Amino acid sequence: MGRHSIEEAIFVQPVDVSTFNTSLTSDKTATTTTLTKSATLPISNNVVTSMKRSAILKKSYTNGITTNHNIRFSLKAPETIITPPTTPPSSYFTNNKIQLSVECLVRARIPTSTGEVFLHVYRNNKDGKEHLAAVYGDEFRSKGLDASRSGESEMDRIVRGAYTGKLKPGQTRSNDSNISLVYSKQLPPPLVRIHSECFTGETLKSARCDCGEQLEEAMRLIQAEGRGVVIYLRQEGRGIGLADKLRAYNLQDLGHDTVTANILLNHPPDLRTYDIASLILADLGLTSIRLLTNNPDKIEQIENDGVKVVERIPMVPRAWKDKLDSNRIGHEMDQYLKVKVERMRHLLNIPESLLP
Ligand SMILES: Nc1nc2c(ncn2[C@@H]2O[C@H](COP(=O)(O)OP(=O)(O)OP(=O)(O)O)[C@@H](O)[C@H]2O)c(=O)[nH]1
Repeated sequence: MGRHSIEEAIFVQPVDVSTFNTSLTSDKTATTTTLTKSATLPISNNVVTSMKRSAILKKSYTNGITTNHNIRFSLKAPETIITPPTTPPSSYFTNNKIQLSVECLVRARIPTSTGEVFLHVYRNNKDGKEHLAAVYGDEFRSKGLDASRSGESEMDRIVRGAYTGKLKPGQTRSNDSNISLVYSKQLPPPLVRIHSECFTGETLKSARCDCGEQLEEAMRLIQAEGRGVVIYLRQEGRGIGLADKLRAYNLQDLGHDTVTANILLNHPPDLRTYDIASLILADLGLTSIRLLTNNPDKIEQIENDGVKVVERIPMVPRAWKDKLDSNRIGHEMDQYLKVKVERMRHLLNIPESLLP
């Protein structure tokens, strides 16, 4: 099947997500943490129709990822605004019912320039990717990792990181009997960053986006508080993958903005979901958090999953904190950030000098 046209994508209506019931389940003995989403009736005809349309759209997005890209785009003038379709929730594509689960495989101590963290690797039953949690402080532990498993040895527990304190050469016991899962009620909800992978921004230090500095700033702020978590989701390119993100960059070099470039590649502007992040938070015992973000979609999605966001801490780009250097006008990152505010609802004040 070929791609659907951009025009077809534009007419897809938003689906009514208010009909979803969501519940997070995790207990001390289970090694996996699950999230069940189910649609409840009645669903209006309109919603059903839009679900069908969304299913078609989803199919076309999937094709966009897997089919070859020897496709001729009929490029519209760069200044043409194309209305973004709404990202359909993933649960619509599995007979309205999925039970997503995550499992922490291992944790290990990593000394970094912003302090020591325990890096946790998670697997899940949705996408086969290794999503990560960098945990600062001793307070947050993976319930699944700590739970005892039948037939395991002390060394099994040590090797997967189910020990307390720090490892020392020659250590042979995991000291698991001392593991305390008590969450101190005195302390405020911790700082959390839910970050999406960006190879270009984080590793190459690309100036097309602010992803690299956001990750660094989040780690700095959490380290300064001494406790908190960075969840690192493998959702490169807002979920479209690195290859298509680079195709989008080529379209952006022709004058299209980041939203239109995605649509021209037959993707929604943002394909990401945060249900895996919600489950990782639950596994770490975090039900209430202070979230570092400008993205309202992120907050809405995890709150729908049952995570309480008691405070949003904005991530103001370094270059936008002070009066803008006039040399920066027209800078690629400024344009990228401006479009996120104007077309993706990001909660940031655009500097006056960048306004028309
Ligand atoms: N498709 C696409 N993805 C991009 C582009 N620039 C950065 N990204 C990806 O966008 C993701 C980061 O999204 P952002 O919108 O910067 O930030 P956010 O996570 O939505 O919001 P914040 O919490 O406020 O940082 C990463 O996965 C990047 O790889 C681009 O031009 N096109």
